[in-house]
Amino acid sequence: MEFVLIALAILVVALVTGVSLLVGRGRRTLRLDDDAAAGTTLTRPPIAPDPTSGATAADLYTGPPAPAAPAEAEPVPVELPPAEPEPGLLFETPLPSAGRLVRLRSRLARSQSSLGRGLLTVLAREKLTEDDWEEVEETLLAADIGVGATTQIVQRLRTQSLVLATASGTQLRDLVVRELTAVLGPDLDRTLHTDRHDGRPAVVLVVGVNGAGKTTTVGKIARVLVGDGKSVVLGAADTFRAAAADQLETWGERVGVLTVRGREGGDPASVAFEAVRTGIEGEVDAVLVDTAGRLHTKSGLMDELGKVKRVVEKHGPVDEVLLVLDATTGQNGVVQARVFTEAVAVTGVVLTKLDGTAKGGIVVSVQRELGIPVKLIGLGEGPDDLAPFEPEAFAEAIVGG
Ligand SMILES: Nc1nc2c(ncn2[C@@H]2O[C@H](COP(=O)(O)OP(=O)(O)OP(=O)(O)O)[C@@H](O)[C@H]2O)c(=O)[nH]1
Repeated sequence: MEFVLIALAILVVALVTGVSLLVGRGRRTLRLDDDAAAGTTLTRPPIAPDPTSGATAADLYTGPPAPAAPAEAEPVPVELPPAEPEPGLLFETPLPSAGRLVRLRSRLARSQSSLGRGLLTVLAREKLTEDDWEEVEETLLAADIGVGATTQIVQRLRTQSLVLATASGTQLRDLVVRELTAVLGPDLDRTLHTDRHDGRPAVVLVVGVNGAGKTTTVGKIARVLVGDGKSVVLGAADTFRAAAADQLETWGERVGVLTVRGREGGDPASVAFEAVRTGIEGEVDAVLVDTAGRLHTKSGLMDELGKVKRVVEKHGPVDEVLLVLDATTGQNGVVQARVFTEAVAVTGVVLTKLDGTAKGGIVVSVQRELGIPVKLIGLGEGPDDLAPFEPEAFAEAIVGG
């Protein structure tokens, strides 16, 4: 009898524990479901841009908002009803990105006149004095190239004094281009990982402080990818500013790309998770996630970013974490950047607003100080003013001629 009572007691304890575990799990699920279901909307542009390039935005329309899968649970499949194109609406078809830097070279006019022309003017003098070399050094430093690279360039030019003395205008120009290219890291791998792989889309997180040009950059990258014939889903994980999601949605709509967004103040990680899930279900090439750049505290922002990345990684590894930096903030930008690199493993830098600064040398110091390649540069506010960074073409553009 005593034995039976003990067995019964054990059974009761086991049952109570099991149920509370289930409820606990249910609550977590409910909380996440609630959060996303309350606000996540899948914004579908009306027509697919290119029905031949994998899944299109219209293919991905899910009708009413799909419940978000909690980070720990199995994803709920997204239903993909047939696309219903609305006649009369056209999407823009951006040009492919190849050769953009050459096309946009005139945007670097400010750097060209201060750095490029500054260097050529001094180096063209008949006999270079110590004062002249100092001027070369000052010109390089004023362009934010940084002390290390400046020293390297000046030393190398000095060893070629004899060549300089007899060089023609063109030879001088070529020499300066060569030396600048050398400090721009011509051998760094700048591949943007935006191709589908292992049966899933590439996932790109875009981070940076507010105002650096994050949202604009996500929109521009989406255009580059669409222009290159790829299918894309956008995730508006900057839930702190409703306007940021609206802005992103507009970028997406223009090229027929779907935007997954959440309600203002919602959980950014949940929106990012949903965006990636939608991209996986829709078999797109790439999912681009815009993140917030503003929070009450710096550590809060970094914790949030870390969380977004961890939650997204439940689907698989993140392929790119792009840090967007405003080139006009100079060395401050580098300091900011370091904080981000400590929070998330940044794989590439996007340097924006290079059209608005004479300090094009910032590319060099950013790369040297962070040890991360600049992969893209922003050269204007126009929708296609974003170019893949190519060291030689950049040096050519800065030197001019
Ligand atoms: N001239 C120039 N302006 C740019 C460039 N990239 C972005 N901008 C402008 O910079 C401003 C800020 O861009 P956003 O994309 O809103 O910046 P954000 O980092 O997303 O800012 P939050 O949404 O506030 O976090 C906008 O006016 C953009 O047009 C660029 O390469 N050149």
